[in-house]
Amino acid sequence: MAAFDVAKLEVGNDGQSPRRRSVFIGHAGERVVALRVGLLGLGTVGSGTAAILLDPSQRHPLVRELVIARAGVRSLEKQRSISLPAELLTTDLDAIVSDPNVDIVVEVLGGLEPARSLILKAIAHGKHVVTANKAAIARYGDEIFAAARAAGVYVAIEAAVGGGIPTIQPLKHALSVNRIRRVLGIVNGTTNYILTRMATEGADFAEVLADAQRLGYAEADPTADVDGLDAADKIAILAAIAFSDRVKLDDIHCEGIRQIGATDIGYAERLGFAIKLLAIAQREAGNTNDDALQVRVHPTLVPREHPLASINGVNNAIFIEGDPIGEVMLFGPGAGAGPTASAVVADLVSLVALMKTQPQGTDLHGLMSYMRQADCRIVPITELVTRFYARIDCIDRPGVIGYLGTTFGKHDVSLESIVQTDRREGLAEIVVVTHDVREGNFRDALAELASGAIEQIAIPSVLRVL
Ligand SMILES: NC(=O)C1=CN([C@@H]2O[C@H](COP(=O)(O)OP(=O)(O)OC[C@H]3O[C@@H](n4cnc5c(N)ncnc54)[C@H](OP(=O)(O)O)[C@@H]3O)[C@@H](O)[C@H]2O)C=CC1
Ligand SMILES: N[C@@H](CC=O)C(=O)O
Ligand code: NA
Repeated sequence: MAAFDVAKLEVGNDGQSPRRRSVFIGHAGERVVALRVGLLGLGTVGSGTAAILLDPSQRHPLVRELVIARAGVRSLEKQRSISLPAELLTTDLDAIVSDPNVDIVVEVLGGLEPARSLILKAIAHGKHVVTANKAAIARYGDEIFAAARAAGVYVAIEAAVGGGIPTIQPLKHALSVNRIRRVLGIVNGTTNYILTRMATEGADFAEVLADAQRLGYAEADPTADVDGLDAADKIAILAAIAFSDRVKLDDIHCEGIRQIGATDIGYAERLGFAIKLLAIAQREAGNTNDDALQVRVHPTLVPREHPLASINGVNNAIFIEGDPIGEVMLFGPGAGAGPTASAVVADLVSLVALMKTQPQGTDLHGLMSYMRQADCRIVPITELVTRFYARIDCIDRPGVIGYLGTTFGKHDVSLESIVQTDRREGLAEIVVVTHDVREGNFRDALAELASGAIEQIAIPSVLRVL
């Protein structure tokens, strides 16, 4: 049921700027002050957003004050899960961002272009923007937020990280007085869904990925999910907010989940771990240079007793360690139409509330806007100190475990456990878990082992341990 019969709207202006408030005539003839939303995209998230806006009953009263003025799509013929009056749909996205009858633009197109240019154009036309586009924000956030500051408008991004889970606002507001030490989490729903089903059902990677696409979790190009790039975009955004630093995407060490198979999932389970794709941003321990951060994305063995080990399916969780608060975990659905739309509309409602109370021309609200940030130094992955798991195949003969131990020891790598778990076709499969070691040393040890100088050794799998 639509909040307003858009075709009969008597669109007016109550004397203030058109982007401040417009007066509509509701179904019962009542005079309703409302803001007009221009939707860019009516796919998974756009349709979910429209569904909430068209059905405001029992939600926050401010949802009633938002009307869909236009919706931009690629194809006018496509069947959609929601029905909007045909005259609202257009393929001319430029016309939406420059339309004086649009107050707020919601960008849910995805991709870098034309999303970036349309966001900037909307800002230049004095419109607030809500976006779920972490790829664009992680790359062009500086440019976009600078333009928004100059134009005196907001760009709100709650949907960009953690789907429906409130992540951006808690970090910007409720947790912001803490000195943050570490933000780590599961921030990609598609890969968590895949890993969960591989672990619980022994499901096939390609088959589960196809399900994630069908359910609307995956990006248009799912390599962004599978190769960890989507998680890298999200941790860049979270780190920028948590540490008030600008994080260069290219400096983030990023590994995806393609190499994870049933063998490693099985060993991890036997050793008491779950394998999760973690995104981690952390202040360098003991580093006197305040700017130094570790920011990385990789599959990780998470001890079964850690709260992140039990986050399954499309759910995401962001675990934050701060002083003085201690540990906080934000948990919930990280992708999908409804959850992501919940975050988009929450941003819209915050904007309505601000626009109703904040006189035009006053400074932007500090909790909804973004300040200019300094670049931070990202510590090279070789400097990381962590535990490792490695699966090693070698000729099964006496002394081979001693050789492995000696070679690791030579590179200052101390082993927590070394077990020969299987023997196949004359080859021993040996799994080692290290104590905390410097990654560079561990890699040097692996290189020496794999060089074949003394033993025929293959190392099919190396994973970090939380
Ligand atoms: N899906 C999810 O669970 C989540 C997605 N996001 C983000 O939300 C954004 C949207 O994702 P999602 O809804 O899944 O994407 P979809 O591919 O489902 O939808 C994209 C929409 O944008 C339209 N569109 C795309 N490019 C153009 C163009 N050049 N001109 C006109 N219309 C265009 C498409 O039109 P048409 O329908 O005609 O093809 C479609 O309606 C992305 O940035 C994504 O990263 C964030 C959190 C979760
Ligand atoms: N493709 C993303 C969608 C949400 O950001 C994911 O799987 O998490
Ligand atoms: Na969110």
